[in-house]
Amino acid sequence: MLGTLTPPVQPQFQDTSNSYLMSQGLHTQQMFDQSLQQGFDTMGLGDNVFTPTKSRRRTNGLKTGAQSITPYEYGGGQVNPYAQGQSDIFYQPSQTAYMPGMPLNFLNYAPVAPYPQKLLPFQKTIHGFFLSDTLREDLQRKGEAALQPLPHTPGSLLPPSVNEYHSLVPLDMSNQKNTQVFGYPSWVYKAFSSEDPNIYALRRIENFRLVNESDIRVIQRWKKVTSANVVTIHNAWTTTKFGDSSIVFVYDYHPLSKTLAEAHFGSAPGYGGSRHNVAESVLWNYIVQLASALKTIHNTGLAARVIDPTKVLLTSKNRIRLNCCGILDVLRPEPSRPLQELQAEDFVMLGRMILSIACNSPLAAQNPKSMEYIGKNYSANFREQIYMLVIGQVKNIDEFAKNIASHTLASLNSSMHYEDSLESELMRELENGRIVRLLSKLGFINERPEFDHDPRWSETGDRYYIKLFRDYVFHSVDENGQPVVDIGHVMTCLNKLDAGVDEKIMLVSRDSLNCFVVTYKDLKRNIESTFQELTKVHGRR
Ligand SMILES: Nc1ncnc2c1ncn2[C@@H]1O[C@H](COP(=O)(O)OP(=O)(O)OP(=O)(O)O)[C@@H](O)[C@H]1O
Repeated sequence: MLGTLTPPVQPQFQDTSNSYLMSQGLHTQQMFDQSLQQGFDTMGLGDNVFTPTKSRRRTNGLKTGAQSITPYEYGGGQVNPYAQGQSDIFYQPSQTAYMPGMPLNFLNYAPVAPYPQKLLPFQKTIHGFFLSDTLREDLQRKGEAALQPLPHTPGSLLPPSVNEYHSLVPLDMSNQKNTQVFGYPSWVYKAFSSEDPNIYALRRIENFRLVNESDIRVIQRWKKVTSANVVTIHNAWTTTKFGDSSIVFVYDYHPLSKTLAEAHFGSAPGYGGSRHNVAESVLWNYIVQLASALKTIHNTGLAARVIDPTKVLLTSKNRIRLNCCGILDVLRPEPSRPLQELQAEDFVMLGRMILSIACNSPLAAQNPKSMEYIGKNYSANFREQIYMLVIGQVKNIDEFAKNIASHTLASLNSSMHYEDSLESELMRELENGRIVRLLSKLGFINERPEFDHDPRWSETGDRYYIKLFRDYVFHSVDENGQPVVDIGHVMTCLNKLDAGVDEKIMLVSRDSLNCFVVTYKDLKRNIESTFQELTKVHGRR
């Protein structure tokens, strides 16, 4: 019965969740010791043999001894980081997940393929519970870049807002005016919308006067182009807020993206800008992605008209998007030219762009020796496809798609692999999301000064266990009274609590004079009802 003070007892650990160990016919205490030990091993902390020893709990700065009452402590032996357990309590063998007649172990993480290469227990670390470092860093850097404001610059000529967009941040790396692509200088700004929570990229064409209002209507058609390889356009309008007559095109903002020109011809950090040959597989990947963009654009009855290394964005590793679509249709409409002709030009521009990247030179398309260079450094098939594109032999996207089919399959395969690995990362974060909710509840409940004199929180009240459970999870000490900081233990306890398993644990009062045996199930019920009560109190106010 909970709620009564009991003298120290030898706990009866009935870990019904640990069916794997039970199936091996081990005594429950042995099972507990073994799985606990494997938990240490997993974190690279354990010794080979777990020996329950005299525990020492922190009591007002004094260490007191009591017989075998702290279930969570070291065996006192040397820490052996190379100790290898037979199984892993955090990622148990699949037969523990389900056995006929047994309930599912919802406290366990459910790993999703692809699995990382097999690691020895001592190689597993805390990182195994969370997003991989590279992905986390990547996403964090993108988040940071997205939110970064422009440092206050007195005398800045940027307007504080244009239409519903405010807090403009220039994205151009240089302030040189380049009129090569559009015939007008263009500038790009990151901007925050006051109408929705999104961030946009505003492309301003300087000194452009829209003569025919209807020319801008083509943007409505471009808005319908939905492709993973095209930067989505949202709107376009004219403005005088920049001190001239400008036209502004609003696109999706992709933080930390680089143009292919910056990546391959410049010295953009992280993307190379090297003088080495670009791998053929990378170039095929670009071709496949841009062919996919063209397929959507051409099927919508439009032509891209801008395929240039400065107008293709590298938004993450090997992931590209055609930028600035629709601008030339407003700046330089070509109503008299047949659409097929404009679409055929897209293929020539694609060939020239790939040629320039392969030759590491923006001017490669003008150099007659470029094809010779391609012949020497790349496969015959690659050379042939580029040649056909550059001389204008490719007229139709479906015909081109057939020519590059085997490379499309290779790209599809690698992007599906990537999708699988992202899904397994997501699965891990899903579990961690559960844990955060649980931790928040515990945080709301524990150490509330208003309950200081509430009998339910006193040492005879049922809420007292929640307090002791917090100590059990977070405030364990080893036999020398040193804090044990083992997140593996924390995750295991919280997962078991969340699943509300029947397993019993022993909670020891801070003065080590009392201990209580409770199940995670009881604790879960207790925490739930306390939290419900708290939210009701809040609701009444
Ligand atoms: N939609 C977008 N989202 C995020 N960044 C973008 C976006 N569009 C452009 N950028 C970034 O803005 C910078 C300038 O882009 P821009 O297209 O003007 O390239 P550029 O090399 O300066 O071309 P130009 O010489 O024609 O001005 C680049 O670093 C590019 O990555």
